[in-house]
Amino acid sequence: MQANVELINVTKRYGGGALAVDSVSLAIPSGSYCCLLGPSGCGKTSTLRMIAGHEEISEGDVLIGGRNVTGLPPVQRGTAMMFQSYALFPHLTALENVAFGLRMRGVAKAERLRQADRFLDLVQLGGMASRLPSQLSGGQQQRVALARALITHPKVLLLDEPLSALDPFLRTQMREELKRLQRELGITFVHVTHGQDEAMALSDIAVVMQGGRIAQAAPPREIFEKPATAFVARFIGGHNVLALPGGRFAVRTDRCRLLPAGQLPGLVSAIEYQGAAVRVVVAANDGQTAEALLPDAVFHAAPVEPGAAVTLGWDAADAHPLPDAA
Ligand SMILES: Nc1ncnc2c1ncn2[C@@H]1O[C@H](COP(=O)(O)OP(=O)(O)OP(=O)(O)O)[C@@H](O)[C@H]1O
Repeated sequence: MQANVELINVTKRYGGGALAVDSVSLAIPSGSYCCLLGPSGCGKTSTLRMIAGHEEISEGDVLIGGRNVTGLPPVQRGTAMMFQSYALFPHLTALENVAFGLRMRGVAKAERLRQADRFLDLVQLGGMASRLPSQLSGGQQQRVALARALITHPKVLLLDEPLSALDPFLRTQMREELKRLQRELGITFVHVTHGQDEAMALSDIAVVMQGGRIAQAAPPREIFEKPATAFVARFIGGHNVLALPGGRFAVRTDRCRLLPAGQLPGLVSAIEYQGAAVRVVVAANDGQTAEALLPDAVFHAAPVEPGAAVTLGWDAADAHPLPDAA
């Protein structure tokens, strides 16, 4: 079972009048993976909590599967939420923690445990049913929390920074796991993250938020290729935002080269070795800063040192025009 999620002019004003979410409209297709991303305080968590029903909506409507759920309590929305802190019960085993998801729904104990066993298998923790949370690693605790959310058969799973407490290696592993589960189960995932990489890797639709509004909502490749504003280009990274003759442009750093006759002359201010690529930062003579991400072989064929006079260049077709404001 899956459902689409629709936000129509959704606004959140907290006590004191602070506007956290400002008339946001968004359509998340059924069975898709949607990431909400943006800097701290941009309104991601408030938006997620309004979809879940954990936060009252000041104005506007939330529809799930075409049904207006704006005034409904969380359990009647067909959603489940997985939190940043896994909030497992320390005195219950992994199996009992997962089964707890069904206890609130009045399912008999034997049936709860039987289903919990199946969901522990689904998150690849079959052998750890009798362990307490303190006997599990952070990544394993998180899988238990995921199974506990999924056991209620939600149509929409809401995830609030589920990977932020993990180390980089586990994060990548768990990211793959989330994507696999979402594909297998076919339900709609809405996932809040600070991480551009995470959103790129996971989303069918990525929603970049800024100051309580949506700056851009699109498949990640479209956002990377055609950032709607300078804010989006800077936030997702990998772009130079430059004032050039003809206006403001975003130019991907991996499309920039050090050329004999490029567009932006200046001095190399920093060089950073990144393994497969080398990042060369140029302080342009006109006061702007820009960088080129050069494949390591390209850099090492003609290496430069900090302080060297260079010219940064790119194909005209790689300069993506941006609106002047924002
Ligand atoms: N309970 C609250 N009362 C008052 N203001 C709040 C409350 N919760 C959030 N805010 C404010 O609303 C704005 C949006 O907060 P929100 O938590 O939705 O942002 P966020 O993008 O999820 O941030 P973060 O990434 O730091 O979690 C912020 O300015 C925040 O200070």
